[in-house]
Amino acid sequence: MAKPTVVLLPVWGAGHFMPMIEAGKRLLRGSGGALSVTVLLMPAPTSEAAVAIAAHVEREEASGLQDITFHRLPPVELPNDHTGVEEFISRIVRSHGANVKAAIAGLTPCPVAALVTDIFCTPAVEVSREIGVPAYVYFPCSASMLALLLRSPELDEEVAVEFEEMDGAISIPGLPLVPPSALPRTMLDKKKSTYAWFVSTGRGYMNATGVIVNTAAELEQSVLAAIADGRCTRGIPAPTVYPIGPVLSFPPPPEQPHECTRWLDAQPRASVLFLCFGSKGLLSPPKVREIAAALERSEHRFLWVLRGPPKDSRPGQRVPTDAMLDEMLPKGFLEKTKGRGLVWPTRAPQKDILAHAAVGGFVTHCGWNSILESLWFGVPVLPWPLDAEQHFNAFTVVAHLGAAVPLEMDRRRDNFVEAAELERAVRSLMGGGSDEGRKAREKAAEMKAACRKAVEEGGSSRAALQMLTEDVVRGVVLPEKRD
Ligand SMILES: COc1cc(-c2[o+]c3cc(O)cc([O-])c3cc2O[C@@H]2O[C@H](CO)[C@H](O)[C@H](O)[C@H]2O)cc(OC)c1O
Ligand SMILES: O=c1ccn([C@@H]2O[C@H](COP(=O)(O)OP(=O)(O)O)[C@@H](O)[C@H]2O)c(=O)[nH]1
Repeated sequence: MAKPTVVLLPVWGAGHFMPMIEAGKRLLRGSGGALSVTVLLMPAPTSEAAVAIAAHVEREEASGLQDITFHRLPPVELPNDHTGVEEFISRIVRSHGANVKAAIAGLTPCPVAALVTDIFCTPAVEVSREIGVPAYVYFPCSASMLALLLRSPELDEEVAVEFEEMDGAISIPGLPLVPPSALPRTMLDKKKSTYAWFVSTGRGYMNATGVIVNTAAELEQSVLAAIADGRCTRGIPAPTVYPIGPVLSFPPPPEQPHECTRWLDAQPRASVLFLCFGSKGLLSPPKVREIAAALERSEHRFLWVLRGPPKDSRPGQRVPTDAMLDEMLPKGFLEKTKGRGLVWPTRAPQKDILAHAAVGGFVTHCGWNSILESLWFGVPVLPWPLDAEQHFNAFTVVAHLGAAVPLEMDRRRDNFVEAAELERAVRSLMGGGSDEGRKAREKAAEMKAACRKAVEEGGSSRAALQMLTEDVVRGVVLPEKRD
């Protein structure tokens, strides 16, 4: 009989697709040949994402890895009246329902052991139920974020007003009290349909067999315990959570060292501040001016990835362009900082940069992958969240993990940060003698050790992966459907 296959249905974003494929490969290796993996590829809605994914798939196919096959789903009509990225992606996934069923039916006689979907793919959990296949969610964000999602239906009932108008803070078991200002953007306007999406996603996860989370038990122990005890879900047992991370994929090194890493080679140890705002991060002209002023005044070395405005600004379709530095930066900035600073106008090899000994601090938009990558290399963080769940990630890395120096920002002014505040935080992070900077650096070093221990032989993430593999092979029975 053909090997049972695990079907992956990844979303096309870089921070979603690559880690999910990497998780699938770990599952494959962990099963010792008992399983195969089938990846269902939804056509990406932007040409940039389509190119990045095609290149990644080509690399995987060329690597000769046995037992992983890619299956391309036909295109569906894209929504054009959506109110947010969550709705955009969920509607696309819903439109693929019949394609997913047909693809799975076409896999016979190969038994389907499980369907693994992304955070945005709860409609696929319903498909799984219809065809009687165990459904797992691959959650590319933190366990803290998972706790918030699971608790959101209850929070919705507890807090009648908008969260920003409530008295006090929000209690998420296992976490310090959460100020409403740290909530994901989606939760801040209850009138919008994306808020309903958020709450119904929290509810929908209760119908999954398990949730695979890109975190390590050592990083988020208390919140993982709270989820496991049902404290985030009104005492009702939540699906089993498998913290198998950090799941980071490292592509083969380039034949020639990248210009950014060559520049870093000439800088002293831990002297460079790295600034990068993710695969979609865009900075408005006022923010660019404040950063430039802060970098100029702080006198620290820096490597700044600065991207240009997207051609299409609809939610879910924003892709940054290469920056025209002369137009975007204040006059004279490049000359004044020559020698101690490099501004890079296109995508940079972030992981190689964070791995470099010259990097001493990271100003990040707080995408969860960026936080994990920073911790993996022991680089302390200066959080400057911009969108989605990034404010909540910033809260997690400051208040819960402690590996960051907080940065004061005005969320009502499009996450504006004053140059003087950035300069203060940069000095503190990079070794200005402040206690908060020293603590963040110590914590980042601790987290580096914890992350690496977790994925070693005998580590907690290896054990979680082993448990997941066994549960998938055994074919865990679906829980009773809850509405
Ligand atoms: C896939 O393309 C995009 C994803 C997001 C996005 O939006 C989002 C909204 C929420 O209400 C809660 C979330 O958890 C969430 C997450 C999310 O995806 C990104 O996940 C990454 C982890 O892999 C990373 O943490 C990023 O920072 C998240 O943004 C948003 C988006 O555009 C704004 C996308 O195009
Ligand atoms: O110039 C860039 C910008 C981003 N990334 C990578 O893209 C991913 C971004 O994922 P994250 O979850 O941090 O944020 P998102 O881009 O999804 O908002 C991470 O692996 C980064 O290393 C990169 O390599 N170079």
